[in-house]
Amino acid sequence: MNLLSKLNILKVSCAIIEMEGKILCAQRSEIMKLPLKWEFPGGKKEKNESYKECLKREIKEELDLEIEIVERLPSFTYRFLNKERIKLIPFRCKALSRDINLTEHQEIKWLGKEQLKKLDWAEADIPIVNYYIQNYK
Ligand SMILES: Nc1nc2c([nH]c(=O)n2[C@H]2C[C@H](O)[C@@H](COP(=O)(O)OP(=O)(O)OP(=O)(O)O)O2)c(=O)[nH]1
Repeated sequence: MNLLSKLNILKVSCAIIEMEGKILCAQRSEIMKLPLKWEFPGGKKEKNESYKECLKREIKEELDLEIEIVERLPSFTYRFLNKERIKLIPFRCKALSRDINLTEHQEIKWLGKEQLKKLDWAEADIPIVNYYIQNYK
């Protein structure tokens, strides 16, 4: 992969937020890209921030929630049909409160690991879901 193609990859931090053995899954709204698909909340990294700073900012914006980041998991790059590529950088996180106010998503569900596969995930998230199922709890 050359430098130019690396620069063109959209970098997206996302949070696997755990509480009492459940994981927070978020459904994109009808008006977002990838409408009604399930994802791990997060968003695009801005130039002057780290992946972790990006994640804390996005989770505050989208869920009105403070998180503690536990560890970074392996990232996966996905190529859409239109050739756009995103690199999803997942982090295991703890929620620092139970209060969540959704500002963008349609719905959230707290699911156990064994229930994760039931959701209609955004394609780019499927390797992360599989990695998590195989390696955690
Ligand atoms: N946050 C997040 N985004 C994901 C996931 N899976 C996945 O394909 N995406 C895509 C959707 C978006 O195109 C992009 C993240 O962008 P974003 O959340 O910052 O912005 P957005 O949906 O408002 O998109 P945009 O209109 O600003 O381009 O990554 C995921 O698990 N979490």
